Amino acid sequence: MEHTGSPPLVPDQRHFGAYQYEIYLGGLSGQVPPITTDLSALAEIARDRMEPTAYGYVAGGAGTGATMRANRAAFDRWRIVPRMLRDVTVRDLSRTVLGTRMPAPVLLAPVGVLSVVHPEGELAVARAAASLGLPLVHSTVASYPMEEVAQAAGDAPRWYQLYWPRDREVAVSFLERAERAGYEALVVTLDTFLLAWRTRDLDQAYLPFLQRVGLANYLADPAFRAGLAKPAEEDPAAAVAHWAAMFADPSKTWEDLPFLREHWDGPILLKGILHPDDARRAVDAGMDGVIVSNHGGRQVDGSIAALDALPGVAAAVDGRAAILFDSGIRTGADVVKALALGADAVLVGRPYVYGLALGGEEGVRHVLRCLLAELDLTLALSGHTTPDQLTPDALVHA
Ligand SMILES: Cc1cc2nc3c(=O)[nH]c(=O)nc-3n(C[C@H](O)[C@H](O)[C@H](O)COP(=O)(O)O)c2cc1C
Ligand SMILES: CC(C)CC(=O)C(=O)O
Repeated sequence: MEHTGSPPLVPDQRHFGAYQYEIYLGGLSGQVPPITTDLSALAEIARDRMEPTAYGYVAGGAGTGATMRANRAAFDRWRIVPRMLRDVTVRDLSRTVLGTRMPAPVLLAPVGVLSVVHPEGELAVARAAASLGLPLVHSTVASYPMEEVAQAAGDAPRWYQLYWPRDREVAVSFLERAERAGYEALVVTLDTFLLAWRTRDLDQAYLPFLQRVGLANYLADPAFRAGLAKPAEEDPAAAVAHWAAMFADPSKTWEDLPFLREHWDGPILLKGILHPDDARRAVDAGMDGVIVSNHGGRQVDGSIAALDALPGVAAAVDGRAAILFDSGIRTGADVVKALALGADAVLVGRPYVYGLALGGEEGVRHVLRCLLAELDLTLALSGHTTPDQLTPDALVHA
């Protein structure tokens, strides 16, 4: 057919926003997306389709849920101020954070026990993330061991999240295994050395770990197994009790950080930083990055919204370390706001978990593609072609 010179119906496929046209074109043959494109509505849809215990665990927060609400309210208070006539035809969302190149500044937050949501759990998530080239952060309390998840991720980038166990041998073993399995950066979660008062789980008397979900990394670990009086297969209850006793250590202080450096060669990020002084301390201690996060509102009820903490942390870090952000990201516009306020990249949590619950690997991919498409379109429509162009000037505080 002769080229007529008319513009292509589907814009440049390299742009994430093209997912929008893929969906519209599907409509010509009567297809609609299997899952909503409104990621803020996913929780409500998932509630009707998930086991009540699993839904309560994923959706729940600490106490009254005030921190979860604050996370969302903080995003609503910032508004984007679009700029016009800036030629945004060609856009590049890619970014390199601590040596890891990502096609957009978005990672999958570490989320444990995903087999309570879908039997393929973290394996399905790893495949979906890898198909888009997005980095996955593998949780210590995942339902599949880190080696199997690494295999599912293939060549795609992956980071490892450590729940720093009381038992030094197990900690060393986890770090050695993660390095061997090709995890590039270490995320050390500081805010969950105790489980918060989680009323939804308490009301259902439900904790997945007591049913041995989430222990895969431990049960596959020689150092953990060596600490058991009897093999876990013979005495599962004792294995759970042993896990509960050593899972985390509330006595840890800043003085313990050199241990991490001793046993990990790559970049190290501290997750759960909310106070500028803690951010400064992390940098002074030689950490490579901080993750501004209140654990999705799951730990301290009445905590500062993570987004409200971001500008103070960004000022304290002052370019000396990477700044990542999570807690409350639901849309592409949210990503734009977090980047403008100083994040180098963001992590998304519950939305991809609902995608997994509603559609397995394909559901996770759909959720991530929606997020990336909306990010690309919002970036362009507000007058930017790269994440680097986003500064606090792109926003007003309403
Ligand atoms: C079901 C669930 C399990 C989680 N498990 C972990 C975990 O194992 N390790 C960790 O560091 N954070 C964990 N998180 C916290 C996430 O990494 C992230 O901080 C949070 O989900 C971000 O908030 P969002 O869900 O609003 O996006 C978990 C969150 C959820 C919802
Ligand atoms: C409490 C942990 C074991 C898992 C977690 O991080 C979470 O449920 O938020």
